[in-house]
Amino acid sequence: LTEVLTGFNIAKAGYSKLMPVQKYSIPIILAGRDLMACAQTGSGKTVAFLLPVVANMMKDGVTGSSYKEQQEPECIIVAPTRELVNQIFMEARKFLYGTCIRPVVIYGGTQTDHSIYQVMQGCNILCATPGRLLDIIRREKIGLCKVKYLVLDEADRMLDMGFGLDMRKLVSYPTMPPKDERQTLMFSATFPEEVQRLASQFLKPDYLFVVVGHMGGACSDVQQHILQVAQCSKRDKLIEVLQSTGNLSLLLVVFQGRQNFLDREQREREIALQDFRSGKCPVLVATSVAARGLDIENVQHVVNFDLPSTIEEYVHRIGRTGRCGNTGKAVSFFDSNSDVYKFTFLIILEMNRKSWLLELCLSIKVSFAVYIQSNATETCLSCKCVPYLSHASSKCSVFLKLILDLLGLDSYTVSLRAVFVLICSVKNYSEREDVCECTQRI
Ligand SMILES: Nc1ncnc2c1ncn2[C@@H]1O[C@H](COP(=O)(O)OP(=O)(O)OP(=O)(O)O)[C@@H](O)[C@H]1O
Repeated sequence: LTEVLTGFNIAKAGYSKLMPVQKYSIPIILAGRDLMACAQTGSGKTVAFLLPVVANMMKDGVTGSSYKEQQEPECIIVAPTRELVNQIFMEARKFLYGTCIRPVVIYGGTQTDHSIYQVMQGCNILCATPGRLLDIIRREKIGLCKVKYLVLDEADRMLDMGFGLDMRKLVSYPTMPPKDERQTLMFSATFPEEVQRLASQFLKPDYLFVVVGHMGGACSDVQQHILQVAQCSKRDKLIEVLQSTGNLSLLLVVFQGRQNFLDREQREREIALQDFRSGKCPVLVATSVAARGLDIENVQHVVNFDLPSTIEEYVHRIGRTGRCGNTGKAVSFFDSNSDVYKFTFLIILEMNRKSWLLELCLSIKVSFAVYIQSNATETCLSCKCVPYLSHASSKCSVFLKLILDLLGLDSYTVSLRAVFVLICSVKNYSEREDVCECTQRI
């Protein structure tokens, strides 16, 4: 490892020691094993795959590639967004400085001719978004027969419905070496179980799965807050948050909709990101898609203007801050009218992962059921929920506290109604969802 560390411009990149995910992944990759690695956002996963791949290529005596109509790279790295592949490419360039290995980046939204020109100049490591990659392969500018390393960054996103089909196409190209003849590496901060099952189809049967820290968990260096804000007041609240942010920090606002950063022309996207990185424009508005993987120094705040729809999305969004040992703050706006089910959904998703929590929830449900039965005569005529609400209230707060602890939330302003709906939505208890206005009295 020392040899690897000194040999590849590590010091120039400013890295004096390995981060945990790097410490565990690098020897596995150097040993030629397939790998699925899960570590929290901002923990240095890019270096964890770049460094050993480059080291192996050097050890194998890779020859620098020169101008050719069709290039045959030894390594292909795919990631979901243009900004992210570019970021990986820039990191690769740092390590490759002074070596004969030539990295190239290609992505949609730019002239295809420009990508072809870049590729034809020589290409050992290709960083690409899936659409542009398949396009260039179809045009026979990239041959796959020499691919020894296939890396999927943000692998859970690369295998989900959006990109999964493209990934299948890529690995089933007749010229693509089969999985036992290439090394496949997958990295992400989140790996839902269904994606883990899918991923194993791409990896050799003896692949290793490295999990650093709490599997799929939010970054522990991010202080998380949930603020109850009515939809109509979100704008004012955002201004308040902006005003409370120091001059030197950058703030990322994440929306659920589509009108944002992503709808701009590629050139405008690059300028917006550059202005944000440099601090010229200290606020960037983006969607979850754009927020994944971006590594920008000094982002101290993330505001979830709208709640995300999945725990994974939440983890990636807030992971734009608190990177690489720094601390950060994430504020999520929660509208108790429109977001109540979404929040419940998020918590239930998390519960499904933690069977003990589900059991706890079910036991609370049982105690509710017993209580209702023994107090049947006292039930409210309209919705039958009033008599046990005060009892429910204390259970709810204990329960809410547990869930928030589990999610790592330090402080919160969450409507108890959300929790009540949550408890009512647990299997076999859905009939209590009609809690109506009585819940206001909790
Ligand atoms: N060994 C190291 N020492 C110091 N800094 C490092 C080291 N390795 C990586 N970094 C820095 O840590 C930051 C985060 O790294 P990176 O973007 O790879 O995180 P990540 O785990 O891929 O995050 P995400 O899951 O959000 O994509 C980068 O700025 C990178 O330059």
